[in-house]
Amino acid sequence: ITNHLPTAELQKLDAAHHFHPFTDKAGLAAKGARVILRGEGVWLTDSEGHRIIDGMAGLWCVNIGYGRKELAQVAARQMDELPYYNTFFQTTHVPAIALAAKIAELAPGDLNHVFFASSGSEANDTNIRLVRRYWDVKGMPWRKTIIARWNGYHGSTMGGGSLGGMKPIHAHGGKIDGIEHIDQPYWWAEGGDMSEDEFGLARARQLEEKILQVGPDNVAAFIGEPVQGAGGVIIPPRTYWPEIQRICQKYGILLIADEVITGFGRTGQWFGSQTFGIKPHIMTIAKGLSSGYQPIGGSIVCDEVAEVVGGAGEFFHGYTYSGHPVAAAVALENLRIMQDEKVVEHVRDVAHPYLKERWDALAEHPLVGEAKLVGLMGSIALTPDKAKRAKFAGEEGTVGYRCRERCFANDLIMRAVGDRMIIAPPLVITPSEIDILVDRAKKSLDECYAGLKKDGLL
Ligand SMILES: Cc1ncc(COP(=O)(O)O)c(CNc2cccc(C(=O)O)c2)c1O
Repeated sequence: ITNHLPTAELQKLDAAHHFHPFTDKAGLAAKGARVILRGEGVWLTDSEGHRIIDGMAGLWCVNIGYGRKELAQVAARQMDELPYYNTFFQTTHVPAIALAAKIAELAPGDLNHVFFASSGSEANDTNIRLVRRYWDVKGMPWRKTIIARWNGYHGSTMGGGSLGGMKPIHAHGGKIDGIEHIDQPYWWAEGGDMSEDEFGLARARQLEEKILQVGPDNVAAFIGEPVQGAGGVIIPPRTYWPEIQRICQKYGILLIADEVITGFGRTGQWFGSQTFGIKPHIMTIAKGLSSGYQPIGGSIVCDEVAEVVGGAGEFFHGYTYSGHPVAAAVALENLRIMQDEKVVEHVRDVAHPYLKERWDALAEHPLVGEAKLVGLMGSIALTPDKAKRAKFAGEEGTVGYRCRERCFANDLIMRAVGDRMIIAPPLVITPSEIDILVDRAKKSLDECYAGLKKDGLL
């Protein structure tokens, strides 16, 4: 039933049997899901023949763009050779070895050891186990608390979902013990009359307050995204990360940088930690690791943590598909393409500078309060009053939803997070494709604005 049934039939079957993630099931069933058939570069085609420019690279992940046949060929060859074997019982296989070595080569500093998973959530669950085991071995088994940020996102497993600071996720199934949250460095909405620099320090210093409240001897680690992605592309003030780093070093707590979105070129360097001057003990990776062509994630672990945990007998953790040979082979080919075609340099030297000029110009739009971009992840804050950085009357997210609907109508995919619009296109996007993306975004903003005016909401 792949591409041959008519859309309505596919939608009916989907509504009858498919439980979608993060979706209002009944609402979608009534409306019918958009059936995506194929992708090419930055373009998607749906079952109604619409050609859509994918401003979100799938879910922040299709860094090299759709339709790269080399990855399919590598997958087929690996499937023929060794479709699966595990790395549990003192066995390994070439794809897992080669990918771990390649990641160690690309990762900064002494981040030389990779624990594989099939997703970012699973990798963050690994991280919870790793840091708690590290302190056990160091003779401080009480050091279990991990501090994270409200409105951070670290996945949807019980561990990853608890590390995340999104209350609706905690409300659906609960939160595990030993996780604490501090406020996010979101100056535009929460900075009041502080300067960005002051605000960055103030929010970072909440970490020290929380450490003292929990008791320094009880804190295992701090986890944060260099730039919060699913939280709305919240780019922290430049004073934030150096202060977080200083506080982590002062209390000797481990620092985990969650690079699931910011990793593999998204911010104009291989890793977001390099863009923000963060020296983490552990990095969470997924998404751009394989450009989403195969489900794979992992934790890149520094020498010290790897030696402590690795030198203390069996580490009782792992997954059937940790380092899956097909996923690993495809990820390796993805990274080869990124290196050979200088994709990260393209982001830094061509796509980011070109997009930045046009993205910044959106801040002139009457609906836009702030337009920010780092590498190829950007956000605009929608507001009824720029000077006051005001929220809209009525339920938060209503305007964001209306704007996202206009984007879809204009065959552009942009994500709405609350009343912020965000983009994270494939890293291979060209200047002419950027023009199309921004033109469609501007048209959607104009239509959204006109609609709000007509409905007396502005
Ligand atoms: C920083 C970060 N950490 C962990 C995860 C979890 O990865 P998995 O989904 O592979 O378990 C993510 C995932 N980020 C993510 C996933 C799904 C949707 C959206 C959105 O912004 O709509 C964002 C993420 O952005």
